[in-house]
Amino acid sequence: RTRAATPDPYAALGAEVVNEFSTAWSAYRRHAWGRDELRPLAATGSDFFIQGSTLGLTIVEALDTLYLMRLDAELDSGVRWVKDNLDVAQDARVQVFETIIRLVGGLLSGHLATKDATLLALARELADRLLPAFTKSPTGAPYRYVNLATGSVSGTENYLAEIGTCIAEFGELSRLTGDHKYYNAAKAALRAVYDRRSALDLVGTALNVETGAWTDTTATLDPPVDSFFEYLWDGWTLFADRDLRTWYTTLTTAVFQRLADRRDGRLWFRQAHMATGADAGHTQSELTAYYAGLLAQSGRTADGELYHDSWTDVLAVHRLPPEYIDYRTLAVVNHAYPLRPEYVDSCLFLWMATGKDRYRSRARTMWQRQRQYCKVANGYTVVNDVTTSPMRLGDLTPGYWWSENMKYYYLLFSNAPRFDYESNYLSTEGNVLRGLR
Ligand SMILES: O=C1NC[C@H](CO)[C@@H](O)[C@@H]1O
Ligand SMILES: [Ca+2]
Repeated sequence: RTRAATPDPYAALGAEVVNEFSTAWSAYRRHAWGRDELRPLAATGSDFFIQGSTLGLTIVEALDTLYLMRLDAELDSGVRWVKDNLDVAQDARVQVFETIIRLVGGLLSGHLATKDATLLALARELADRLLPAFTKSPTGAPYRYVNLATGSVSGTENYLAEIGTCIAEFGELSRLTGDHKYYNAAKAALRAVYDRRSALDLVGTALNVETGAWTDTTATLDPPVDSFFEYLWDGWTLFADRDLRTWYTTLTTAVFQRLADRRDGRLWFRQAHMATGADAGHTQSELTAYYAGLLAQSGRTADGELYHDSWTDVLAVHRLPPEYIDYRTLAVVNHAYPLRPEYVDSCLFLWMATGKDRYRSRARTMWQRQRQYCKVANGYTVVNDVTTSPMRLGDLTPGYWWSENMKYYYLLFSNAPRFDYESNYLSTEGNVLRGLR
């Protein structure tokens, strides 16, 4: 008898991920079709961007995940809804950052998956309606909000993640259209922050985009700064812009000099005053767990692995990663777990960077915890308190769950035929802008 090829222990998990995604998608179709978000317990839909209206968030976020999972009939119905219903010219104010990473990014990855020209046209029209937030700003750092119909802007105080997380989506739009105005606006926003770094090469948390004055001088990796650092590196890898690599390297050197806190054999990142480096806090957000993957991608693999170990220790103490902890004690500071993807985000990128199976087994543990604590009849829901037994549940399937969590689990557990594991790029919202087959 020939020895059966050793079955991939993760293959069954991959099939389970697709099955769970399909079940949730059917619930969305039944109870919230065309709405931004699904409320799985109430079995209804809700609005994310504009109260009383929709921008089809869940459908747009799911497009490239449906493609990777080869759920082609569902993909076609999603594209159909977008082409027939998505109105990006509504007379309403939207948050620029969320619209870029979720909708522009989702439309672009949907276009790259399906080659559908309408999806690209919608991404471009939406970006054109967001641009006034950048072009009307005296510093180039964008206002926080814009009205999609009138171009009126608001939100003079803006946060580093919201100012700096756009070059992947805007740069890809410039590449696809040949119009550099999107890339240039995104780079100017990053430069507006970099040029205001302190003498210690630290940046703060929030800027007045009109005066350029820091309105929050706390240096941190936690939100609302987090993906600012991610997109400096991503802009370099996507578009070979050496300025961005220089800015990333300069600021990251200072992060390791001034914020890195090595204690009890663990690596954490404190808060500090950007001008003096003085201690300003010891919290750590689950969202900062993405940084482990970024460190591995950007040449600091050992530190990335060590930082992922820190978050793995949190999972040994808490059944799900709390939204915020005090990293000196691992005590819970914010009790929620809103189905955040960052721990498994880093599992995927550490696995692709190192090839170490430990990151797939860590993802399996996180998958089992999500299934044990977040699974409900109509799919998956957020947790309001991870410390109670049973855990107190909320009622929401966030848009990022469709674009991130389930995509990352699928890519980790299934040898996805439509994905290039050797050469790829996923945005901070999980949108695949390189590597779709
Ligand atoms: O960068 C992000 N921050 C918040 C969400 C996930 O936690 C998501 O929108 C994205 O990954
Ligand atoms: Ca992210």
